[in-house]
Amino acid sequence: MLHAHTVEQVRAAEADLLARLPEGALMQRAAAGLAYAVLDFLGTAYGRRVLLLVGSGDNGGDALYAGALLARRGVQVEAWLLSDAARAAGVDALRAAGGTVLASPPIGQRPHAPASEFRGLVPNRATFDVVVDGIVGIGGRPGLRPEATKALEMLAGIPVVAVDTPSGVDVDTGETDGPHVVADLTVTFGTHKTCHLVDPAARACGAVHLVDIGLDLPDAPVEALQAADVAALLPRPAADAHKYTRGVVGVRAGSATYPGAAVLSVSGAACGLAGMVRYDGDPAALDQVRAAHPEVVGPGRVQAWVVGSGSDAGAEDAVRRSVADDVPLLIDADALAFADLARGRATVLTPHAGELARLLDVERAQVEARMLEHARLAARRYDAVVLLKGRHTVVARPDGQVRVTTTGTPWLATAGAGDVLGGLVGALLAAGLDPFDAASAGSWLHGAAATLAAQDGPIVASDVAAALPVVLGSLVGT
Ligand SMILES: NC(=O)C1=CN([C@@H]2O[C@H](COP(=O)(O)OP(=O)(O)OC[C@H]3O[C@@H](n4cnc5c(N)ncnc54)[C@H](O)[C@@H]3O)[C@@H](O)[C@H]2O)[C@@H](O)CC1
Ligand SMILES: [K+]
Repeated sequence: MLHAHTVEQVRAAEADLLARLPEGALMQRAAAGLAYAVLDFLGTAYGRRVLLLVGSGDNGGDALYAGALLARRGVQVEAWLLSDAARAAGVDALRAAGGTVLASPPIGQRPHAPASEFRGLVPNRATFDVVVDGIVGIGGRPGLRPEATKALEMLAGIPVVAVDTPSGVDVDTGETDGPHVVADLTVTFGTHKTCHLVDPAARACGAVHLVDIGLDLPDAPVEALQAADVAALLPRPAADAHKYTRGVVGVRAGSATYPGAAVLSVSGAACGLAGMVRYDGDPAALDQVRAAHPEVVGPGRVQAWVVGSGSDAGAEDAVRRSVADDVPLLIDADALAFADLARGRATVLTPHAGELARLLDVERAQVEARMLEHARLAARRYDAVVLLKGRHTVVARPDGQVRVTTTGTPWLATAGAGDVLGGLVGALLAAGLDPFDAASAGSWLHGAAATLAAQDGPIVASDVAAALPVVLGSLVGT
């Protein structure tokens, strides 16, 4: 499991460790990890040129000490101090190692002047191989001051390695309300933070590299399943299993207008994780479902229902009939408008940002800007697990616990992919997983299958379903 802790949790763990370590030891651990990650990024030390952007706090301190280590390894290191209060001991260490401090351009006096006016004041900017963002870390308020914004504009196009977090993002929420760094690599310490997982901030991190500094941390409110976690959650048939003990998943989705939604939902449900799939949707789609999945049977008792896209009237009726069965429910697409009817049942809701906006009566842009807040709000309000689809899908439980999906590919943004996901999560519910595990594991598998399928080029939704057996095979063998 990958864990993302809050700033408050990190601070407490850090205080605990600081009390037991010699002064400066923790920062040296962070700086060493950062320096090695930068070296790795550069490929080689000799002939390379690195610019440190240094703020007033310990984040800048990490950058300066890492800069000193890099300078000792032969990298040409220059520091641009964005604050008069930059850590003096760090500056001394950098100088002692052969690094230099740039005379900072006088941006503070004319913060609104265009970056081009200052560009000539940073010597040979084009020859920097990497900019290290040590402006702010977990102590920063969201947004950047004009000096930092201008510095970044002047250095545009040069790869950026962020120290701990890309400066300017909101560390605990993953929001990006103001200007912020967009990094190619983020080197973080002790544990991940929310901004490394939750979009839009996660998009600004680039690749994320975690350096262990020995923090002793409590449970994290935000986490991300890894392959081994999903493997451990997957249902496996008992030696004496029969199809009913493995769980039966029922699908109520699709319509005469959208028979494909029925076929795709069933293709997710028929991933092999449940013992049987029943189709009880619009009869107009039945022939196509049967043609694609001859193993599918008609209405009857199930251990979980998937209620997805259909005509409006059909969706309400499908939710009502499914709720009456008192089994776990997955509610998607048109049926989300009737999510209220499922209160008191074990329920997973799978909206995209627009659908969640309608559920909460807010603007779609608000949901996209504050995914964590809105997924948690809906989970609490509907007393359901809410799976908010996105590049990094957010799965929230009513008590606020969150899992973020980091598998997937932009190719997954394709019509019908959500239908496959709904069926897959429904199969996991029928097999007995609780809604939070079913939703987060299903989302992980869906993303992994899409990534696998997209290795051969662009994909459509049915390719995702077709790739599921290979992904599942690689996990059940472990
Ligand atoms: N907490 C930990 O466990 C560890 C922290 N370390 C480093 O220490 C960092 C935290 O250091 P600090 O607490 O000193 O905080 P930061 O270095 O993140 O920044 C705080 C300073 O920046 C100023 N500031 C706040 N918002 C700003 C903004 N938007 N623009 C410009 N300046 C702003 C504040 O006045 C304050 O002086 C971590 O991110 C990490 O890099 C590491 O050295 C190792 C361990
Ligand atoms: K930073």
